[in-house]
Formats: sequence, structure tokens, C-alpha cells
Amino acid sequence: MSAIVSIGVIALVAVLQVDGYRRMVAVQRKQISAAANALVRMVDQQIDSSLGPLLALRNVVDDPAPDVLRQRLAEVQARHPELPGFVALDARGGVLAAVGTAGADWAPAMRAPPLSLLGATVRVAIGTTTPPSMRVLVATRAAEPAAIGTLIDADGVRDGMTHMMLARGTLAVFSPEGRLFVANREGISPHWHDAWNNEGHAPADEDSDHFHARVASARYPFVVVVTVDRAGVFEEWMRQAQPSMLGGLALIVLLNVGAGVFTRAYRHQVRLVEALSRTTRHLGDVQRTGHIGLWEADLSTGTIAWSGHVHEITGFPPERMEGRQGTYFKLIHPEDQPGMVAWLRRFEQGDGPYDVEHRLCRPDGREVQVVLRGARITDEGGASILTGTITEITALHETRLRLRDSDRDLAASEAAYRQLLARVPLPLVIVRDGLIEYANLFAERRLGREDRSLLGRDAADFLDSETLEAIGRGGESGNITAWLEPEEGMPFEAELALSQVRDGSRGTLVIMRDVTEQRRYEERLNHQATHDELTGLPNRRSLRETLQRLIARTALDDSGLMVLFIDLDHFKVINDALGHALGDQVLRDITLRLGDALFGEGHVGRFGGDEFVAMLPFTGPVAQALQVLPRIQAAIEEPLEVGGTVQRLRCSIGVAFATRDGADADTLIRNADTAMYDAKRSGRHTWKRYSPDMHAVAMARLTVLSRLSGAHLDDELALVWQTQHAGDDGRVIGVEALLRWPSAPGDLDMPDRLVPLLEETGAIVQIGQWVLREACRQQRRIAQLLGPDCRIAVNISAQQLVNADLVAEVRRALEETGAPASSLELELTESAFMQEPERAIQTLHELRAMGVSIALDDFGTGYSNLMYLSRLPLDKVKIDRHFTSALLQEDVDASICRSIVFLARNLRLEVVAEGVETPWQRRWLMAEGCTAMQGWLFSRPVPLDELGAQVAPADPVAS
Ligand SMILES: Nc1nc2c(ncn2[C@@H]2O[C@@H]3COP(=O)(O)O[C@H]4[C@@H](O)[C@H](n5cnc6c(=O)[nH]c(N)nc65)O[C@@H]4COP(=O)(O)O[C@H]3[C@H]2O)c(=O)[nH]1
Repeated sequence: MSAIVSIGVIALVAVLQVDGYRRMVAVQRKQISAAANALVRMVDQQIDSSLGPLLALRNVVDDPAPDVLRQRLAEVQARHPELPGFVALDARGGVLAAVGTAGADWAPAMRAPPLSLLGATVRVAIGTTTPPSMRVLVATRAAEPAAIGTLIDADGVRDGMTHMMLARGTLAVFSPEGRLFVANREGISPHWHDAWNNEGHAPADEDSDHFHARVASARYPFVVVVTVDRAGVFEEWMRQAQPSMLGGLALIVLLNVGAGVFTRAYRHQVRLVEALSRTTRHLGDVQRTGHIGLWEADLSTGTIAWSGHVHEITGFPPERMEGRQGTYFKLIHPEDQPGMVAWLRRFEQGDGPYDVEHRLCRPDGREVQVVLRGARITDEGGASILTGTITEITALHETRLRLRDSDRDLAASEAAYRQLLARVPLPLVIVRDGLIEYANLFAERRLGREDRSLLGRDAADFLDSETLEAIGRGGESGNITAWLEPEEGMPFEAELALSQVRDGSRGTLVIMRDVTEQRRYEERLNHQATHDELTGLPNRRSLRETLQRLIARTALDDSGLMVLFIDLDHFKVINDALGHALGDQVLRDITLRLGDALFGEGHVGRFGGDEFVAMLPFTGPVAQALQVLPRIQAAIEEPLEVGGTVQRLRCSIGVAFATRDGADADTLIRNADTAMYDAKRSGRHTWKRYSPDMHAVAMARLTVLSRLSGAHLDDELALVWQTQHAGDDGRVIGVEALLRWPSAPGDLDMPDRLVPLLEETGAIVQIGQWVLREACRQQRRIAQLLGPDCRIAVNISAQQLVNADLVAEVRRALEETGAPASSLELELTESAFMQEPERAIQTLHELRAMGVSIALDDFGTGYSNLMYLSRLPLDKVKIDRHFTSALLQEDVDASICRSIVFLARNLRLEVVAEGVETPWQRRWLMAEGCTAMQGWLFSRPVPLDELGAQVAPADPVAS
């Protein structure tokens, strides 16, 4: 039996699924029409934003100077060749400024509705109310309404199409006369547009292979056509059918359990009723066959006579009944005895017949239920007797009791079932024959009105015909989506779970889940996930996806793809000075300008902060593609009004090409970024093409940062020392500490490569501290080797002067190592003083007050402003070795070197010449009055252990 039921259920589910397919088709129809509408909205918005610069013209009319107006109109016209003329009008239609359409009559355009654009009319208004006294109008070429296509960002639309329809359908945007603007797949010809020209109806009959929808934009001249393959829908249904079949079966089983509770209770009741009637029948048999006890009592004598069956009922043998009424009375259950007395009294009022029901307690311990029926018979003499029957009804009584219990059970289980439905935390109704038979509280609240119940109402008041049809078919389970119309409030979209109620006639249980918010939330999430909130541009994730797609396309059609990483120069300064709100405004303006500069040919996205990434497919030579760069730079450089100030921004751009510089999106973006970084290093406001050695530099930076920002500098770094000598006798007068990184990667073991990198990364501050401390630590040994008067010179970077508390650091280094302050000399370059001159002068004074000497390094290469230098508290200047080396060629005009030495001596400071390599240079310097020297002539930089050898160098003058 259960097998038959199961087969029936499976067959039922199969029928449901077939019908599910029909519903899916209906949903599909709705979806493609929704997709077409969404696509129209999207393209409308795109055209709006493409026309952003036109709309931005409204801003220029803040300043009604005709020259300014004309210039701005001309700029926009140059960017939009499809729009040949613009004019700014005052409120009365008088022309304030016009370009491209001089002498035209603009009055009709004043009557054009706001924002209607590129229609069939010759002139239309695009700006109407800002400020209220003016309008900016644009003339379109009436003969070329298809120019609208240039305003559509085809790849952006294709992106949107992917989200709307995934891969199953075809979406296309045409001009009304059939020109294809964009589609989500290749190979769509204008004939395709003609084929679907009858709005909303397939040209072929229902056997056609497609569903389609066609929607025309109300604002711009284009139409959207959407089709879906019937085969694709079938596949999707196949994919969905399996889980929903299982779900349907599970639901049916669940409902069967519920219905089973009903059915069991009902059957139980039927069985009891049958038992009751059987018992009644038996009773009839008993009566028929004489199985009723008969009795006759004489009330005046107290005697009673019995038929034989009375003994069977009472269980008392005849000999013990002895014909006494009292004997019977004693057998009656004590609780029922008062009832017996009352029954007897009834004969005082009449002759009967009267019935009394009571229990008898049999001698064998059994309790039986009997009914005594009696009537009074009076003879002619006036003597009367009571006579009647006694019938055992124990079985009947028990059945009656069970029936009463079962009635209670049945009422309880139905209440439980109703309660179960009422507790479903979603609106739920049972629809039977098109009427609402049951509605839980949630349904009453969501669909109905406070003063009017849903019960008995026509379901068509709330549900559309398709949904009603699905419900009306009955016998099905599954989910459908529908728009519901509550009596109060807005219609809402809901997911309906339908299941058959199996209790005789066919009803459908409908559980509703409002998905309006969920849909809205999904759409918002989708947009947020792919777009930058501030600029509305695609965000990093979506950029990467688009780039990956473009790379794939490039590989197919053998075209080129250029990736630009654009970073605004010194944008932080704008942010810091003008605040983040105006900084945001700048980023929005830059976004518009980038769009203009690219002529809508590429894709731009915001990578983060002030970084933008542009992707430009191209077909011609690379040199031609690169022509966009000056255009971008010029667009960004245009003066920008921000918060009452005029700013001129610049940018650094890194360029990378697919697939030469990377075959995937991440690599290409990273390499364009590396090239941008190189452009920044080269002084900003420039652009650089990526080359692999840039990557090596970037890796070196990374190594420096990871290895030299750790705590183990002692294991990585070392100091070498170069002696300074008196020019006349060659005695050692000081030593300079020079940094080395023995295990450095690449050529970073020498400071002229390493130090600039450390400066760039900021690591110089921490490493400078290490050098200072290490030099002071080695001072004691140097004093032992070269004498206590030998000063140690330590190079100090500009960043240490600006970013660290140099005075405190020097003091700590001296205290911790025990080196005397008088033995320490700090070498600083002129540029170090220039960043914060007043603070630098103050710091130097404090250092000198401690007893530390100050030397000006690389003298002659910097600003050498004598006025300024005279304010610095210096002890020594060191002539840069490039001036000394210029003396190597004896025929070189020595006048520059002479002036440098002269300048240094005139500051009345100790003068040391660096880079002395030949005896000739030494003699020349001596002759010019420079008596202290440093250079390879005396010693190369050596480790501490080798410094002892410098104590008594051979006098080079003599050699
Ligand atoms: N051709 C030639 N070169 C000579 C001669 N005599 C000395 N030199 C080199 O000239 C540089 C002198 O150091 P500097 O002017 O302070 O120039 C230094 C200094 O500005 C910077 N530097 C070195 N160590 C440190 C440091 O610990 N901290 C900071 N902030 N800068 C350092 O790196 C620069 C280069 O250092 P080095 O490569 O060690 O190069 C040293 C030294 O090896 C010579 O006769 N001929």
C-alpha cells in the first residue's frame, strides 16, 4: 500500500516539475523584460555620465564673464565632436556666449523639456536651473542621431550585461534604425535587430528557439533587445529540478505527516463509532434472542422475581438471590445507590416507564454497567407492581467513554495543527477554490487591513493571474517568485513556497517570503563590491576582472593593450591643507578629466587613494598609443578651483604593455605601478615605461626594508674608517666612519648606492643611530691606536636632523659608550640644514654646547649661500672631492677649485679637502692654504683592525 502511495507521490512530483518548467519559462520571460529595462536604465545613466562635462557646464555659469563662458564651451566642444554647438543663455533666451552655432535661433530650445537630449530636434536644453537665470544648450547633428553610440561605454555596458544575464542570453543595444551599438557577444548583425522588431512577441510561433524582450529608451534614441535560448532555460531547469524535486518530496512527506495526524485521529473516531454501532447491534441481538433479564417487584412485600439471565448479569446464583429486593440493592455500586433511590421515587409521580443506569459490583469482583427499565402496573384491585428489564451495557458504556476521549484528542490535534501553521514566522495562507480559507497573523498583517480579515477573500485581490494559475493547478510543490499587492502599502516581490494540503479537496498552502529588500540589498552589494563609492569608478577588484578579460581578448585578436598606473603628485599636501572633503572633490574632478582625456576609449578605475589605473586597447603602433600620455597630463594639469583656491595638480604615470610586461592582470598592474614609482624617483611629473631592471630595484628596496629594518643590524652592517691628515707632515688628525653592508644584495655594499635607498625608505633614521652608537663604541680603540686627540667623524643624514631628536641620541650614545663629546664630529650636508633651517641651527647650537664639533660636508655642491652659512654654528667645512678630482688634469682651469678653497677659508673655519689622490693635488691645496686632507693618497677606508698601520704614514710630500 505504502509502495503504491510512494509511486503516486513520485509521479505527482514529476508532474509538478514539468509544470515547474512552465513556470520557469514564465519567470524567464519576466527576467528578460526586467534585464531589458535595467539595461535601458544603465545605458541612460552611462550617457548621462558621458555627458557629465556638458552638465558640468552649468557650473561655469557661476561666472557669467562671456570670455570665460566661451572658453569653457569651446573646451567641451573640442572633446565632443559629435555635438557641434553650445550656447549659454540667460533666462530670457538672450545669448551670453556661443560656440559653433553663431547666429542660430536658440529660442525654440528654451521651450525644450529639461534634459531631453539628442532627439530629433535640432537644439535641446541640457541645463535648466543652475543658476535659475541661465541655461546651457547644446546643438546636436539631427542628421546623425547615431552619434549617441559614441556616448556609450561599450565595455562598461558589456560588464553590466554579464551581471544581468550571465552567459545564457543575448543582450544588445541598437539605434532605433538598427545600428548596433553594443552587445554581450560577437557576431550580431543589424538584421538581428530587425528579426526581433515586434515588441514583446516572438516573430515565429511558440516553437521558436528563443524568448525575447525589446524596450526603447524614453530619453535617448536607442533600443534594447534581449533574447534567451529556450535550450539554455531547459538546461537551467534541469539543473534546478533535482534539488527542488527532493525538496518537494521532503515537503510532501512533511505535510503527509501532518495530514496523517488528522487522518489517524479521524479513523480512530470512525472505528469507535463502528464499535459503538456494533455494540448497539449486539444489544439488539441480545434483545432479539432474549438475552435481557426480566424482573418483577412487589413494592408492598419487598419481594422480587428474576428471569434466569439476571443471574448471568449479576453473577449471583439463583439460590442466593432469594427473591429479596434488598439483595439486589446491595449489589449496586455505593456511588450509584442514591440514583437508584431517586429512580424509585419517580414512581410516586407516575407509572413510567423510567430508566436508571448504574453499576453492579459482582461477587467475582467484576463491575458491570446495567440499565434498569421499569414501569408500574396496577391491577383492578388497586395492587401495583413494578416490572421491567435489566440489560448489561458494560461494553456500550466503555465505548462511550473512549469515544468521548477520542473527541477530545481529535479537537486537540486539529488545534495543534492550526497552531503549527499560525507559528510559521512568515505570511502563510491556504487557498482553496480561489478563496483564502486560512491566513496566519503574519499574512493578515502583511496583505490585509486591520479592519478586514483575509478569510473568505478572493485570492485574486492579492495575487497576479500567473500565480493564481500555478496555485489553481494544485497538487504541486515548489517555489515561485511573484509580485503581491497588499491592501495597504506598496506591491512587493515575494518568493512563494507552494504545497498541496491533502485533506480531501484540493487546497494549496502558500508560504510567502518578502524578497524586495533582499533584491535591493543584493543589487546594492553588487554595485558596492565592484565600484568605488567616492568616484563611482570601477574599484580594484572590478579593474582586475576587466583587465583579465581585455588580456584574453588581446590574445585573440592580436591587438595591443596598454596599462597606465596614474598617481597624483603631492596629493597629500592638498588633503592636509584643504581637508578631506575638498580632497574628495578634487578626486571626483580628476575622475571626470581622466574620462575626457581618454575620449571614452579605454577603462579607468580607482586603484586606491590618489591612484588610478587606465586600460587602453590599441591596434596601431605603440608610439601612437603613447600619445594619450601628454593628453592625460595636460587634463590633470588644467587649473582646478578647490575651496576658493586655484590648484594645479600633476601626476606620475607608469606604463606597462600586455603581454610583454605581464600576462595576467596582477602582474601588469604591479609592473605599471613599479614604473610609476620609477617616475616618482625621477622627480615626478613624468611617465616611465616598465622595464625588468625596475623590478630588480624594487626587489632591492624590499630586501633593504626587510633586512635592515630588523633588530639584527650588528650582524648585517659594519663600519670602515678613513683617516684625515695634516697636509704638511701627513700626521693623522681624525678619522671618518663610513658605512658598509658586507653581505648586501647587488651593488648595495657601497654607500653611494645604499645610502640614497635608505633615505628613500626612511630606514636611514634607524641605521644612522646604529652608526653613531657603533662609532662611539669604537672610539676608545681608535684613541688607543691613533692617540687621544684623534677625532671621529660621523655622517648624519638630513632625516636624522628633521625626524629624530638628534641631541638626545648623541647624548645617549656618548653616555652609553663613554666616548668624550670632544672626540666626536658630526658631518652634515648643506641640504640637511635647508629643510628646517631654524630648527637645524638650534640643534647644532645644542650639540656644540655639549662639546661636539660640526663639519659641513660636500662643501661647494649645495646652495653655498654665504650669508646663510655664516649663521650656522660650524667648526669645519669639507671641500667636496669632485672639486679636488678636477685638479687631476693639470690643464683644467683651477680657478673654480681656488674659489671654493677661498670661500671655505673666508668662513674662518677649518678646511679639509676630500678625495686627495695625487701628490700634485696635495701640493696645490697646500699652496692655496688648505692644510687638512683626506683621500686615497693617504689611505683608503679600512676596518678598525687595520687602522694601526696609519699611525706613522710615510710622508707623501717627500715621495
Ligand atoms: N674617488 C675617491 N673617493 C674617495 C677618496 N677618499 C675618500 N673617498 C670616498 O669619498 C666618500 C667620503 O664620504 P662622504 O663625502 O661623507 O660621502 C659619503 C656619505 O655621504 C655617505 N655615507 C657613508 N657612510 C654614511 C653613514 O654612515 N651615514 C650617512 N648618513 N651617510 C654615509 O656615502 C657617501 C659615500 O661614501 P663612500 O662610498 O664610503 O665614499 C667615501 C670615501 O670612500 C679618494 O681619494 N678618491
